Amino acid sequence: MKALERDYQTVVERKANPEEGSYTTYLYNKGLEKILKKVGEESTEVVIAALSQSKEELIGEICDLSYHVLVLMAEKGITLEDVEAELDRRAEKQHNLKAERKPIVNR
Ligand SMILES: N=c1c2ncn([C@@H]3O[C@H](COP(=O)(O)OP(=O)(O)OP(=O)(O)O)[C@@H](O)[C@H]3O)c2ncn1[C@@H]1O[C@H](COP(=O)(O)O)[C@@H](O)[C@H]1O
Repeated sequence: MKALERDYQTVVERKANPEEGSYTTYLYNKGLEKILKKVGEESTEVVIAALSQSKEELIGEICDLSYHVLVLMAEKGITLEDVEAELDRRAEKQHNLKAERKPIVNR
C-alpha cells in the first residue's frame, strides 16, 4: 500500500533527522515504553470503534494504530520488506498445506 510506504519513509526520516514540533520526534524522544503504550491504547480504540462506532470512525482508529505500529517498526529497525517477507512465507505455507489436503468426498 503506497500510503503505508510513504508514512514509513516519513517516520524513518524523522528518526534520522528529528524535527521540532513533530509528533513522531516526540514519540522517539519519549522512548520505547511510550510508543508501546500508544500502540496498546490505539489497539483498544480500534476494538471500541469496531463494537460501537461508525465505519468512518473505525477507519480513523485503524489509521492511528497503523501509524503507531510504523513508528514501533522504525524504532526496532523492522522494515516493511521484513513484514512483507513474513506474510509471503505464510501465504506460501498455507498454499502448500492446501495442496496437500485431501478433498472431502460427499457421501
Ligand atoms: N499518521 C500520522 C498520525 N496518526 C496519528 N498521529 C498523531 O497521534 C497522536 C495521537 O493522538 P492522541 O490524542 O492519542 O495523543 P495525544 O494526546 O496527542 O498525545 P500523547 O497521548 O501521545 O501524549 C495525535 O497527536 C496525532 O496527530 C499521527 N501523527 C503523524 N502521522 C503521520 O506522520 C507524518 C509525520 O508527522 P510528524 O512527525 O508530526 O511531522 C505525518 O505526515 C502523518 O503522515
